[in-house]
Order: sequence, then C-alpha cells, then structure tokens
Amino acid sequence: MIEIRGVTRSYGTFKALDDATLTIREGEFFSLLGPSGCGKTTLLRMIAGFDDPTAGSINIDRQPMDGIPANRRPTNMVFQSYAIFPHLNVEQNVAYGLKRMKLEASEEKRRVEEALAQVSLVGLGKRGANELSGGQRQRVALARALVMRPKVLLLDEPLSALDKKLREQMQVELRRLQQAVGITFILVTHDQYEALALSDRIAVMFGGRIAQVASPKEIYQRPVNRQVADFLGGMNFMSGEVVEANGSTVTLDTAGFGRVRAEKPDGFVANGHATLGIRPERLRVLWDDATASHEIAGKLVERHYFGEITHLVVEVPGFEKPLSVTETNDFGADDLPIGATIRLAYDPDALVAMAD
Ligand SMILES: Nc1ncnc2c1ncn2[C@@H]1O[C@H](COP(=O)(O)OP(=O)(O)OP(=O)(O)O)[C@@H](O)[C@H]1O
Repeated sequence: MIEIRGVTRSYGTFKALDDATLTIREGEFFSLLGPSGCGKTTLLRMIAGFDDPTAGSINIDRQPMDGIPANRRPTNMVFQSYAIFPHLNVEQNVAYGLKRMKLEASEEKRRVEEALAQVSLVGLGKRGANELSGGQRQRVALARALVMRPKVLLLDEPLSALDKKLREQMQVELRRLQQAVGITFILVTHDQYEALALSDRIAVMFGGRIAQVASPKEIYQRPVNRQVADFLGGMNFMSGEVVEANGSTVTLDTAGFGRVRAEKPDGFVANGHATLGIRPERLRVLWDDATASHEIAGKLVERHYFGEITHLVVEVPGFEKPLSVTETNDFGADDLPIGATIRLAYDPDALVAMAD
C-alpha cells in the first residue's frame, strides 16, 4: 500500500536517507527502528508530506505522492511531544481537525465519541487538556489523529516521553488499538523492545540506509549483520570461514565451535569470511550430572545480577572472546562462584551466520 522506491534525502552532500526501498502492506504495524540520526524521522516525514525526497518516489494506495501536500494525503501523524492544545478540553482537541470538514454537529459528536472510545477516554471529554496525565494526553493525541480516519497512522516516538511502566502499558494498548481499527500504523522508535513487541515487520536502519526488513522474530534470530544483531540485544560473535553455502544454511569453520552448520538470513550472500553468532540466552548452564549433546566448558569470570536473570561471562578455551550467557535464577546462577568451571549446553539450531 505504501511503496518507497529509491528514496534519498540530501542536505548538501550529506544523505540523511540514502536510497531507501521498502513496501509497507495494508493493515500492517510497521516500525522504523534505529539509533538516533539514522534517518527514520526523515523517512516518516516524507511519507507524511512534511518533506520531499531529493530523489526517488513514494506511492500511497498506488497514487504518486509527488507534490501532494500533507493535508491531502491519507495519512495522519502523532508526534513525540503530544501536541494538544492546552486551552481546549479533550473533546475540542479531538474535534479540532474535523472543523474544516464542516460535518453536521451530530455526526461530529458521534465521531469524537467513537475516537475517545477507541483510546479508552470515555467520560473525559469535558476535561481540560492540562488536567490530564501524560498517558491521557498521549491518548488525546491518538484520538485526534484517529478521528480523521486516516488510512495510515504515522507515529513519531509517541511513547518516549512516558515513564517506563506507563510506556509498557501504552505499548500493549497501541497494539490492541491497531488491531481494533485495522489501519496501517508506521512507528518510528529507537527502542528495540518496543519494535519487537509491537510490529508485524521492522525496518532496521543505520546511517541513512535500511539494513534489514523482516518480522521481529526473523530480525532477532537471523540478523543480516553484526550491527543489526548488536542493536537488537546481546550476541556472542565469532569470526568464521565459509566452507559451503547451501540454501538457508552455511557451513563455517570457527575457532571455538569448530566446523558448524548455521542458519543464514535472507539477503546474506555467504562467501569467504562471515560472522557466527549465538544469543546469550541460547547458552544454558549444565547443572550437576546433566549432559547435553552439544556442550562446552569454561571458567566463570564475571557475574551480573538482574533480578529474574543473571548475566554470566565465561572464558572458554579456543574462543576469541569470553562468552556472555543469560541464565534464569531458578537453579542458582546468581550464586555461582567466580572462578568456577561451568559447562554450557547449546543448541546448534541457535547458531546463525551473518555478514561481518
Ligand atoms: N534540516 C536538516 N539539515 C541538515 N541535516 C539534517 C536536517 N534534518 C535532519 N538532518 C540530519 O539527518 C540525519 C537523520 O535525521 P533524522 O531526524 O531522520 O534521524 P532519526 O533517525 O529520526 O533520529 P532521532 O531518533 O534522533 O530523531 C541526522 O544526522 C540529522 O542531523
């Protein structure tokens, strides 16, 4: 439904966005994820019509958006700093955009009530905007966008001003809301957990370029390169030489694990050198007499307690770097003595090959 073809946005010689190509499907919850300055807001603003590409094209619903101003696009944007009018009450804020449509009073009222119900603000219509909590203000901002019945809702870090607990609560609500209204949501975020939890698909961006577009699970489990893997959470990396590439798997020679077969992401052409990765939670401590078909042994050199989990750092002979291991505390990982020899089990299916 949204087709972005070769879109570049330059400022002088600097490319804030460099040759982005992407298709966003109808009804999808899509996230643009990346560190500060990677170009995600630039792309969102061009979809909204607040900015124009230097090169390339954007189509929405098969219509070229070239020269179409923001207010004539089937999109609506919700900003980070919930920009609602402080001198208007909740209803007036939500109705604001409808005024220029000159609807009958009863129809306007119906639409405002429907939008307030969608964001769970029924009964708060007469409240002044400055008598609301941060979460409620953000809901008003959402209702104000939804009341316009856009085909696409654009969300620029809408939850980043909220504290952690409220943000998590609003994330669940945002996902429910998207499923209830069934329209396309495009979210800009630098929070990988937010993107993983909410999205049908994610585009991961670095330095103005799109590095990977895939489902949350695919991106987490089969990142295309080290940079994507690292941004999505902890990963143990080791360098490898490609022995054979075959469909979706690659055979690699590595120090440490030796010769292994690993999954590879779509879009990664394996030849020569590659990186092998395993997530810290895919290494498990083997307790007492337990054995596993694939195990390695090493010395515990660091231990960091995080409540329900403990991070262990284990030096294993033959590996370039100590391995990070995430263990639950059910069996006492939080009490393992530093210096102890511990055995780690791993599932070969958890090994993934990627670009360096
Ligand atoms: N008007 C401008 N003139 C020059 N450079 C700009 C302009 N607007 C944005 N940039 C640069 O383009 C790059 C991408 O900016 P953008 O706002 O898209 O990043 P972002 O990924 O959304 O980051 P953040 O999460 O910090 O908002 C940045 O390096 C930024 O400094």
